[in-house]
Amino acid sequence: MMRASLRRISTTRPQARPSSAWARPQRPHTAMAAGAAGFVAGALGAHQLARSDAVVSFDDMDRHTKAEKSKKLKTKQEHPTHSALDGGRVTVEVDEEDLDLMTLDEVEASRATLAHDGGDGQLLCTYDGIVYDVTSFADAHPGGRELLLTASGMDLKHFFENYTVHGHSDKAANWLSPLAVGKLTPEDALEAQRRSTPENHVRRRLARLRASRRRLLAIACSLPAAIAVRKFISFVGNYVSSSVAKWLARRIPFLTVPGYSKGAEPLPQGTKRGTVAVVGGGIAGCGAAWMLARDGFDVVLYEARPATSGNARTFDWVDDVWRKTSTTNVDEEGRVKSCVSVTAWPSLLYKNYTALLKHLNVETCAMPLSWFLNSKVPGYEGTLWGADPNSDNEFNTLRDVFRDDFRAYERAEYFARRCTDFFCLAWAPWKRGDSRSMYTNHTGLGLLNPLNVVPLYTVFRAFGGTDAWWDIVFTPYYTASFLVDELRPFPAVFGPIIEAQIPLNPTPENSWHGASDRAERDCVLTTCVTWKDAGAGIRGVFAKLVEGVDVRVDTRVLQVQLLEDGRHKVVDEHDDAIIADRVIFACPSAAAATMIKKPRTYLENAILSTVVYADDHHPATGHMHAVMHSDSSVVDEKYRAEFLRRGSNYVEVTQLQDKSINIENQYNFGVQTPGPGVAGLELDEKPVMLISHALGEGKKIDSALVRGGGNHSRAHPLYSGWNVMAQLSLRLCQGRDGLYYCSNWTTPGNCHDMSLLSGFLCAHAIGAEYPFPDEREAQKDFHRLNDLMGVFD
Ligand code: HEM
Repeated sequence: MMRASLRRISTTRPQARPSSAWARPQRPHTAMAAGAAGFVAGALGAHQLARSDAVVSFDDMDRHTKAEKSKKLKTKQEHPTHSALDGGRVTVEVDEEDLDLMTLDEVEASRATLAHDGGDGQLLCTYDGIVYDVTSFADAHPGGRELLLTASGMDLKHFFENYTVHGHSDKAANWLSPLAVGKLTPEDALEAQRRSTPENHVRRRLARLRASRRRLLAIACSLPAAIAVRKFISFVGNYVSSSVAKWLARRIPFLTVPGYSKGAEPLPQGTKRGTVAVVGGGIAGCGAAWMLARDGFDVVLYEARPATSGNARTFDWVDDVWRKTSTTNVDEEGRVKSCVSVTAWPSLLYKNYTALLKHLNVETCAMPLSWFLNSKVPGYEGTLWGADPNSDNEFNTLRDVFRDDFRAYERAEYFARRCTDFFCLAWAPWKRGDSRSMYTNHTGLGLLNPLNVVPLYTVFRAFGGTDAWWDIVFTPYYTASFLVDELRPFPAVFGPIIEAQIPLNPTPENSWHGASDRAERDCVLTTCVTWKDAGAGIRGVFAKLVEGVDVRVDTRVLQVQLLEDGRHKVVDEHDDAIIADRVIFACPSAAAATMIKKPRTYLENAILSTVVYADDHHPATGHMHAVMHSDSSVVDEKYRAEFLRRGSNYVEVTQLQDKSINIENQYNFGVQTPGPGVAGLELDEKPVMLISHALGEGKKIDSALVRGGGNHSRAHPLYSGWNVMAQLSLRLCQGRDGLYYCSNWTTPGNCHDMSLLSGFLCAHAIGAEYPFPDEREAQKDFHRLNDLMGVFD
């Protein structure tokens, strides 16, 4: 029975769908800047808000956000069920009459027939009791073939709930509908859902990653030789003959030599400079587009979401209570415009972003941030004002509880700093004048630093630190910043960088001591700044970056085909196509891999499939999901007033019934948002605007105070030695056949400045000039990141 049934399925396998299957009824197609209007394209129905005229917008926001969403968001398994929520659920229309009954064993057995890396096995999944054969869809899946394979033989409910992008349109449902090949009994349908747990998903994802990592390791091992050959050919090109260098470069099939390999040369100078397609409208894509457009290139920028801005999401909202009491403090439309993802940065380290803001005339102001950690874990109770080194006040008891660990961490961090300084030649006389930079770690000999791949956790443990401190202090403290709660692989080389920005052991150098008319303690905070008007500031930056660019929002690129003349046909979901001389992928790695259609993509496939994102480890945790609200009761009553007055992040650490640790974050945007009408307010008068991740057991948010929600899947690459290895290896593909890669996963961190610079590097390799030649320190960072990414010679 099983064999017969499987054979039947393989004969009825549907053909790949034409690209028109992606078409949407409307496509906003702006020929100029997306503009501020693009950022407020609300995804949330007004009925979900407390006020009917209230505006809440958060691009990529879950349309179905309700209070239920925030009920149980935990580091472990429990997560919100969207089945009870309207709007975001994937509903597939299938005529069950024509479908044969199948057993769950048959579906699961199909996994064995699936040759993961090719072959003609079947990829079967279930959803709502229907069995789908999605084999033909794997290579077209925007989330990548690899992610889809983790679902083989499983039920899709879990995946659709945790990767909420599927519920934002009918696209996933439209794809599935014709792929139905069988149905399950109601009992089997339930059992399929029960077995498809986040743990099973993570186990499979990591198993698949292990397989790709073997390939990556082999590639990374060849790097020193590859770099030496590249240097040799560049030397020949610079000092002997460029045509000889070209001839050599084109004879080495698996190596890209910037400037000489096919497609990796800059486009010619002149009035008609060529067309560049940029896929992805985050800071990397917009930065690249800006540089290219100002240098005379024709640039088409594609953004799959309704607006540019990428991970730097924005949020507009009305707070009823605040509006009633502070009627003068609203903008003309009665909204507080806020940034939510990129809220503040250390300008001393973000040199290029700072130079960009200066260039675009966007004003900034000081934004000292202060993290408050509240541990309720039995035996380790205590609190910590993160940037406050004093252990003799009521708010810093965790420094006493973990006295030895803080010392061990100090030693580990000091060791990492000295080791990194050694490899980066910080001791050399010619380097002494350099100002502090977060990019030096990877320059020159820095690439040989073993701490690029040795985890900070390992160094900390070697210095006598305990797991308890790591889990209760370190991880929660930085989860708030990186939205990643898997920090054990965090490479030690980054330890000094984060300590310089968000210190656990504050010193006069890494803490803010600017003038403050607030409490004395407020003077000991981070050295961050933000836009003077947070709402308009961030929108203004993105709008200005894409002036003169053909921006196509709501447009997913489906294919980038290499043509015989070396140019590319870029086909989008609306069946439009352009011919581009160069393509820059400023999007998640798997999305790029799916789009590239050209022969011999082994290298690209191996590297692009190895990048690890936060959701590969914790697809169901609350850190993937955000709830925006103004219910301050979620913050411990004892510390509430103090936190709302001056804290930027409240992190509560609790032990769950199953003994696992839950890390709950509250971002206090009342403090962090100097938006219209809010900028001038005293801290305690600012509206309560919280963003919650992973609420602890038993906590609830008042549904009337929920303003919206968002999802971060594929937004945060993991900080790990493996990702660093992928980043280093990526140089072998940069520019290959005219294709470039930038954005957060191509750099060593989730950082606005790094992503922006990665876009600049690609634009420069194509022929655009570096935009801030007078900013010497910023320019040094530009070259330092190029040392890591190897985009141009
Ligand atoms: C057969 C089942 C699936 C179908 C039909 C499907 C379909 C889709 C579609 C149509 C999109 C684009 C949505 C848009 O542009 O609005 C998408 C994106 C995505 N999917 Fe799936 N998907 C499936 C399974 C999965 C699974 C199992 C995972 C995760 C393990 C996943 C992860 C993602 C991610 C991360 C994206 C976003 C990619 C990006 O924007 O870069 N999908 N999927």
